[in-house]
Amino acid sequence: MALIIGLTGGIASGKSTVSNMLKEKGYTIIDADIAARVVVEPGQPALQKIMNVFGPDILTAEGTLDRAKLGAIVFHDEEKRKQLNEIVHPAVRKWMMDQKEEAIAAGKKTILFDSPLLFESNLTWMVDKTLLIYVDPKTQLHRLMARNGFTEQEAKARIQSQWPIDEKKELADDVIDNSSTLAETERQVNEWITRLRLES
Ligand SMILES: CC(C)(COP(=O)(O)OP(=O)(O)OC[C@H]1O[C@@H](n2cnc3c(N)ncnc32)[C@H](O)[C@@H]1O)[C@@H](O)C(=O)NCCC(=O)NCCS
Ligand SMILES: Nc1ncnc2c1ncn2[C@@H]1O[C@H](COP(=O)(O)OP(=O)(O)OP(=O)(O)O)[C@@H](O)[C@H]1O
Repeated sequence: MALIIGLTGGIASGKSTVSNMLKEKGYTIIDADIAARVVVEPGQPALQKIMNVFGPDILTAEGTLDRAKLGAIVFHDEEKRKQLNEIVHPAVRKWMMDQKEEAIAAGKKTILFDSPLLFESNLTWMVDKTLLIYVDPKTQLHRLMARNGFTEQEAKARIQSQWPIDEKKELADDVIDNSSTLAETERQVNEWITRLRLES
């Protein structure tokens, strides 16, 4: 029996950073952000549905989704974000479940879903346990602005489109605090692996 763990957090809290540490140790990560890109590739039904709602201008000249343009709309408009989620999320869930079945068939013992919206989207039924990658809100804002080159207003719009990370902290089974150095985070990751006796 494989153990399925939901790895979640807030935007720029360090989910990819911790996922990469776990990947290097041989664990299997299934990434919802990657799923959300695959399911809107040209020719996919979700892309056509996005065009129907947001208009043909939401595509680039090459016919791919203009992510910057769509982001500028949906992170400032809750209704539009809900419409986008309703199109993309079912396809994301299916892609992740298919990947999970493949990993189980390959004999993997621990499978992590890296999913920023695990709590918001009520997806905890898909996992046996949850791990929250926490960052204090001030550091989160600074890291998001630095990584994406966002203004404070743009970064706050994205952070506010998710549940507050302090609320998620209360809901998670385990928490890794990524507010400090990468070395300190790796120490907590190792401790967590040992405590749960995770096999890859
Ligand atoms: C709006 C889009 C085009 C912006 O693309 P962009 O390349 O700028 O961002 P990217 O996809 O890499 O997401 C970065 C982070 O933003 C946050 N985020 C993305 N979508 C959402 C959303 N619908 N609600 C809240 N936060 C979100 C997550 O923390 C994610 O890790 C894209 O995020 C998207 O299609 N979102 C809808 C699908 C979705 O919910 N993805 C999240 C995982 S299922
Ligand atoms: N402990 C740390 N110290 C310094 N910088 C860090 C640390 N952890 C992460 N970062 C940086 O913070 C930014 C956000 O981290 P990361 O991309 O891992 O977050 P994420 O939760 O995966 O983000 P998203 O929700 O957008 O997918 C990145 O630029 C990363 O290099």
